[in-house]
Amino acid sequence: MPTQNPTVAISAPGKVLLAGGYLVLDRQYTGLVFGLSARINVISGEIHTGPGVQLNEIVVDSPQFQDAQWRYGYHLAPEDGGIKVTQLQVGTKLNANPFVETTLSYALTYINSKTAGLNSPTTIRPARLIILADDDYYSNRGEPQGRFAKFPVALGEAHKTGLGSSAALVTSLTASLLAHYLPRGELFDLASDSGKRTLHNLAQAAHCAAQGKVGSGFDVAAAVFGSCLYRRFSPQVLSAVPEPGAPGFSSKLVEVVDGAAWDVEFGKDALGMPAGVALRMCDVDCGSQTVGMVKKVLSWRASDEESSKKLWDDLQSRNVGLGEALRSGKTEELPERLRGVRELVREMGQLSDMPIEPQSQTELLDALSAVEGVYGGVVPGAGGFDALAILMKDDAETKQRVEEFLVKWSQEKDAKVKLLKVKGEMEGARRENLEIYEGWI
Ligand SMILES: Nc1ncnc2c1ncn2[C@@H]1O[C@H](COP(=O)(O)OP(=O)(O)O)[C@@H](O)[C@H]1O
Ligand SMILES: C[C@@](O)(CCOP(=O)(O)OP(=O)(O)O)CC(=O)O
Repeated sequence: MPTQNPTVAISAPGKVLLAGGYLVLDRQYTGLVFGLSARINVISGEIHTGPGVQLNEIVVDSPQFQDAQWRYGYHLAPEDGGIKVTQLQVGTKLNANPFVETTLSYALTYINSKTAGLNSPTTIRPARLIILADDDYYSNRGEPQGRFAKFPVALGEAHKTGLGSSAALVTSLTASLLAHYLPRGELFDLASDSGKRTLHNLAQAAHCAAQGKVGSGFDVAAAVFGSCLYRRFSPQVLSAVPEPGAPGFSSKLVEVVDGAAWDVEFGKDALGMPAGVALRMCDVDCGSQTVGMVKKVLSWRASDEESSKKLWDDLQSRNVGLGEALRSGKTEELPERLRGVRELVREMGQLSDMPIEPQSQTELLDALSAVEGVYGGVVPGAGGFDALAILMKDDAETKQRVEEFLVKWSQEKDAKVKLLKVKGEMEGARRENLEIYEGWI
């Protein structure tokens, strides 16, 4: 009798790159990466085959959204191609979720390969996976049902606030599958350093494959490790991984994930948040296309090596100074340090002709910085119109002042700005008790 695989739940935090946007793409520079209290949870449990569920089937539900079920068949591909999943048609339309699909192929291939010597590959039994995201990932108004909200839209219509849903999802999905199928602990233990490394490498590989590009990976680092001073891995680490199902995928994936070539640095102790200070996010509900911005900023950088190098170096030292002030609790330095970082970020925007800190965000940040109890803020990550990050006193009075200010601002400027519930948080991916999912699983 095969023993049952346990029902497990793992959550991973969202991210904000407080300082180091664009710089962190280059290993010579670092980024101040914070995890956020908004998490994406994935619960993995067994499912019994029978009418409606096939022998080799994985059913994935995201019950907060309309039409959000994806079903996959899986098989062992020939020539060491690993476990390949294929989406099954549900209803009339095939609604793809590339992040889920790629992560399933990556994680199941790794699991199958690691257990091949121990059990037969068919130990990958059918499963049902449930995705639950904290509501701050989306600007849409949801109907709360316990801890999570039900949204009146399909996932594709949800307005993202920019907290890094795909990285948190890929990370929690990977960890949940590892913990579900490798329950004995010796092959995967999320609480250990080596377990976190395995999770990071596997999630990073799957996330890059799903998004079709190798970014700096700070979002996956935040999802796994939480807040850290991040130095990226060399992108070549991932260059030779074939497509899932292609010959050699399985061995190459295991070699990459378990290999020593990852020269990434997480600097957990190099970053902190002073007691009494909260990192909060202010949603502006417009969103921006950062992909085009990254290309243009990098092409300006290449076209003017001399001035861009000076700017990158100066900004790096201001970013490090900001991180140092946070780590050592020098809150009195924060307003000036934040202003200093913003000044050079605006210069980067002017020189590359990209709206990294657009005028409307400049006005809002300046006005917010003048609210009592607010140290200041930045346009995080690639900038543009994503949610702003602000550092403020962590007390109810400051929160109320900021909220009142944003209501007034929204009326005066005919804008939709609001303080999100999320706060910066140090902890990365973790196991959760099933009780928090009451009513959803
Ligand atoms: N709650 C969810 N349920 C299922 N899939 C999700 C969920 N949230 C995000 N995703 C996946 O992640 C994708 C969004 O990723 P992306 O556009 O890179 O945004 P982000 O910047 O938030 O990571 C979605 O199209 C979907 O594939
Ligand atoms: C430019 C960048 O350094 C930072 C982008 O940070 P964002 O937080 O803006 O990212 P997205 O959520 O993917 O839009 C690119 C990178 O580091 O990969």
